[in-house]
Amino acid sequence: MKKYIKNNWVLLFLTAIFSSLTAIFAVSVQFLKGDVLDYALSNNFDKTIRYGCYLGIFIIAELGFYYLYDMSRGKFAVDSMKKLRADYFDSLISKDYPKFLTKKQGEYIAQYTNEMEIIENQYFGTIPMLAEIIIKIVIVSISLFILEYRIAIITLVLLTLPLYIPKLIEKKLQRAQVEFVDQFEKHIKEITDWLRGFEMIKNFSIERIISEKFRVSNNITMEKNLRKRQINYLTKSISATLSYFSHFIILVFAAYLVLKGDFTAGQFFIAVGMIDQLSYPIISLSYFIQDLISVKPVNKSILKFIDERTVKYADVEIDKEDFQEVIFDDVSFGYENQEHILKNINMRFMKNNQYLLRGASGSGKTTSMNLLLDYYRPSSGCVKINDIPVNEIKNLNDIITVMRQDAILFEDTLRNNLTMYQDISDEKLIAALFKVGLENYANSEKLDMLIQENGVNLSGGEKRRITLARSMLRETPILILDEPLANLDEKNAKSIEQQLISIKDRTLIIISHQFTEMNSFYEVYVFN
Ligand SMILES: Nc1ncnc2c1ncn2[C@@H]1O[C@H](COP(=O)(O)OP(=O)(O)OP(=O)(O)O)[C@@H](O)[C@H]1O
Repeated sequence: MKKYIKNNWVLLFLTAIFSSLTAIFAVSVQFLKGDVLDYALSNNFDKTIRYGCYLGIFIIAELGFYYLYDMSRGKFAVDSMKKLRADYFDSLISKDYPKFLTKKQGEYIAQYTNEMEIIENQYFGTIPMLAEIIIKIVIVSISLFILEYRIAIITLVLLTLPLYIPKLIEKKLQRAQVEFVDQFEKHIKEITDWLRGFEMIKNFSIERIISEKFRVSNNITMEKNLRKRQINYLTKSISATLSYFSHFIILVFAAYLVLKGDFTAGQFFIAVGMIDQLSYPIISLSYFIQDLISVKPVNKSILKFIDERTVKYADVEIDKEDFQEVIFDDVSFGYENQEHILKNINMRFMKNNQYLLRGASGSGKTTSMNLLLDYYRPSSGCVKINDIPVNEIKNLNDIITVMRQDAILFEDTLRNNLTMYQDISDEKLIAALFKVGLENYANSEKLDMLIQENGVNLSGGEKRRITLARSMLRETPILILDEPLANLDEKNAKSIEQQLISIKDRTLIIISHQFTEMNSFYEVYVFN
């Protein structure tokens, strides 16, 4: 996290300056209060008034600098978080797909919301306050030494006792924080799952069951939250008790100095003010140390995520024009700790030919294409493009376009959903829409139409055809289409089948149960 602090050192420096000025004026206010009291007791009217005016001016200055301190510490926390959030998202977006799949959406959302909030409050929010109170402690302590060295020593010894409490329960604090964060991630993961299945919950009338599941998950999460808070409150009250106790002893000693005649009433008044000035920062110091200790594992997990780069030792780049063939050479594969789904598969996909993958559901057609995309490594055999193993190819995504069974659309215009933010002319987009039978949308006006979240303002078949047009517009040498005819009526399915078969300028790999014209394919691979 030091990097984020360094990036905003100017703001942190300003925070330190403003808090120093606040502390200097706060201490001066205490001295002025004592002076006003002493002049009043000695019936010196003029000086009482004059010092009373100084007191007013110094209080205004203290408040003014405190306001500036608040402004700069707020900006420091916000700017640091802005950069941390940006780094988090950059890291997330740069992960490769298999790495991305190791976490669920809910976990990412929980990291981005809950964990970021913890870091903002307990780290970037705390650092400037820590600086402020350390500065204040130093300035007030020096002033206290100037006033009376014995009071200063006793105060510093006694008031710093609460600082050791958080350190003593460091492990407990961190464990409670980690348990809460993990449980929160799990909770959000479940909620995102239910939100995704909202229609099904309604349709199957399982609201009560889901509510019960929610209650259980929410209770566990809140109990972890409570546990974390309880540890915090316990240490806070031990610290506060110690602090009040110390305060009492110091006051008794100050009163003793007055009785002995070593202190005037005004000096006693100043000392009480100073000790008040010191006890709040010292109690806060113990709270802040507590925050910094408990936030450590959260910082660590976010930084680990940010720094974790997918190390792919791929250094071969294949030019789109140079693509010749894909070879599955005796490939076997099973998902982690599971039986082999693919056993000794041999397939060959040559430049500009059309292939069909058929076979029973669950026979591994999609999995074989995931091996080609290098999402997983075969347990034996090799998948190669132009005789180069796919895991050694750097620009695999420039060579292969894949259209999945689920039609993924962004909440954006139809144009952007087709171009995927690339520069493609409207004429090309309109031609692609015609090809997939979306004549109603094939005009410039409709390209500006807003597609709502998940394409809810479109029919299933329309969504499918938009993603198909999008895939065809991306001119890569290999195009993989997983069930391109799903959700289409007979007439549209027939016409799109014809359109696809007529594609001769790239290698087409279609996974489908619906294609009728087998003879049009160069080869049909059947999975068992
Ligand atoms: N990420 C995964 N982790 C574990 N098992 C998986 C994973 N993805 C798929 N499987 C399993 O692998 C098998 C093959 O799945 P795959 O999706 O490749 O089949 P498919 O032939 O494409 O089926 P369909 O025609 O129904 O789409 C299935 O039994 C499935 O449960």
